[in-house]
Amino acid sequence: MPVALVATSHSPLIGLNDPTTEIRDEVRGVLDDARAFVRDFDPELVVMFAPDHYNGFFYDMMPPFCIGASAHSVGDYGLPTGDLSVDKAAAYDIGASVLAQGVDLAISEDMQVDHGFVQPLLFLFDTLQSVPIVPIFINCVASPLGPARRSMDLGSAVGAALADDDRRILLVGSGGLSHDPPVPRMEDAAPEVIERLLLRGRNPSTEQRATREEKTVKAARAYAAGEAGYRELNPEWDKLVLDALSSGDFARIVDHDNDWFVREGGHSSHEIRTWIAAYAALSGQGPYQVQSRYYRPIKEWFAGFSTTIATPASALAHARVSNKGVVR
Ligand SMILES: O=C(O)CCc1cccc(O)c1O
Ligand SMILES: [Fe+2]
Repeated sequence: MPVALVATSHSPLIGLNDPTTEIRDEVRGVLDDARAFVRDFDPELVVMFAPDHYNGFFYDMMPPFCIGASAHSVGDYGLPTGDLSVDKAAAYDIGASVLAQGVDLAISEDMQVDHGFVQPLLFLFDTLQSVPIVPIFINCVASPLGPARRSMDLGSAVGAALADDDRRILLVGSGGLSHDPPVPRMEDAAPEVIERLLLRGRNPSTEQRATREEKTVKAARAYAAGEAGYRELNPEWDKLVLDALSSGDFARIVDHDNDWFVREGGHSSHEIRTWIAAYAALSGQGPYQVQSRYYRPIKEWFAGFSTTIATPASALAHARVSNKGVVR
């Protein structure tokens, strides 16, 4: 199948707590280039791996992996609400194939998704409904988490499930490299946070949502201003991860235990599982090459921010010609 990959950080602080105009424009340029690449590739299906931040998945029943056969954006951080154009048949086919290959995943006919899915979708397309999509949730925040290697297994199985599909398929991974924004944790959350947010946080009032999001924006301002009590981003670790994924050397990342990720990249660095899955799905189609790679630590966005584009190595010569300027 014709396949391509875009893996990108997300941050709901984009537009709410921006860095300098220069950096903002630099990232806008990178995302515009990714959008142009996707327009040229003209995908017939997007398979997106993304996390959730207690907007769609809660401890009433927290699956490690879940494929959406139908999905709705909750509209956090001012993003649009509404249904995604989920390819239901593809979701069931991929789900069945992944299960048959021995990787367990849940299926949802009413998946609620947040900025984790919606931001990359809108980085690359005009609306929530611009392209048929199969959303695949990977739990990256709610402990306990399985080993990172399991996300690679999920991605490989999804790749194998897609191998006989002759549509042009865009694989997307969504999430940060090193970052540790204030996402609540069951282990140390106050009782009312556990009840209202972690356990039964669905359909918060407008006011509840606003309060929570204002807190994140405030924290990001404090972080960027250098206030104590936050973890630094880790560009060295981010480089290691980007190098490993670029060279297909998954073992350099996935054989580490979960504490390594937290120690090196902060709690939310587990979001890199979405990239691992997407790159594993790509690697199942043969050798690949990263043709564009952007990275900058951006404290205003609470993120080691990166966007990469990869294609099968065989497609590279053509892609280089048709996407001048993308290679950085
Ligand atoms: O709203 C939240 O719970 C966290 C928001 C958030 C901030 C920075 C980077 C992220 O990846 C992210 O998800
Ligand atoms: Fe996130």
